[in-house]
Amino acid sequence: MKSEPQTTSDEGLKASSDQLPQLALPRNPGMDLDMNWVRAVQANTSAIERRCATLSGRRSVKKDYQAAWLLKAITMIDLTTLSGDDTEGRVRRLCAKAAQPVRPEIMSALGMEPVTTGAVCVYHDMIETAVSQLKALGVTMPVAAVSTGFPAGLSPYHLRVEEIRESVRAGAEEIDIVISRRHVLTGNWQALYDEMRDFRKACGDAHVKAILATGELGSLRNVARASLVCMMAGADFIKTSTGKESVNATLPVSLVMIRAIRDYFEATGYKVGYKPAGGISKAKDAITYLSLIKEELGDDWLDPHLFRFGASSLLGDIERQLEHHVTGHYSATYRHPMG
Ligand SMILES: O=C[C@H](O)COP(=O)(O)O
Repeated sequence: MKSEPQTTSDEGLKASSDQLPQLALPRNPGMDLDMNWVRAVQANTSAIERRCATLSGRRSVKKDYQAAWLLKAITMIDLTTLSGDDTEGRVRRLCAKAAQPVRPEIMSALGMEPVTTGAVCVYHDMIETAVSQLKALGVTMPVAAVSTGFPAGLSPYHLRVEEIRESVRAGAEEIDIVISRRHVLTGNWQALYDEMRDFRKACGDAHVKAILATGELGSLRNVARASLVCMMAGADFIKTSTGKESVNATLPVSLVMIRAIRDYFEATGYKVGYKPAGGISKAKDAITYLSLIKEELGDDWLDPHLFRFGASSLLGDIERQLEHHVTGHYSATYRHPMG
């Protein structure tokens, strides 16, 4: 296991951005619940906080390297709308933004080929609208649906499983499930494992992201153990938050989760993806997350197959920073609407 962080230079980031592999990944099949491993997992809060402090004080990536990294970040956004007042019109506009996330004149000035976001993420009722709009736009991009009684995950169990099946039938290729927090809080790891197994099975070929709702799990050790149990049960991704908890994605939680991913990979050979979500709205924060992933997991994880940001407004700030990069001026936020 790596114990020391590697240094992050601008050049290193640029080089890896140019050389990112397109991965054909074997899916994590999961494994039997190994309670000895789960019980052995600890989290040293002060060491985690010290490590995270090294990230915030670091010189940020500059100029062309920064633009390259921001474009890379865009390709890893699950562009999200999860509001009670979502409408088909808003979702269609979101899809248009996902298909063309940066205005063409900015892309031309950067000399870059067009990119798209990694996916769009919506509630079940909006899946068909998103699928048909992306198809109409001629864009191949997965639609992710939040599921299993998102965000609390407290609807009847059989309905949570059925909701997954309905969303897959409606065209979702990625399903973001929420776990039962009480299983973690009461240490009922078998129940968490069984639930995650059922959810994974109901997904079929659709990939499943396990939302841990880390702000409600009580401790970093619980976050580490829940991460591991969900991976043992076959999660394709582990995701921090619904975006609806009072505390959502943080760097300490991210460090714990990505080290769990690293341990799982070292033990099984399977690469599980990571999705920080909720409250990530600034371009500089996106770069901090990507630096953390590069240093802790390596370049393979800097790919939409293995890393996503769950974010509703991050793209607007990234586009604004890219415009500043090419024009030298900041535009008003309203010039970068999402939906
Ligand atoms: O999964 C995505 C989150 O719900 C988005 O949260 P956000 O609106 O704070 O970016």
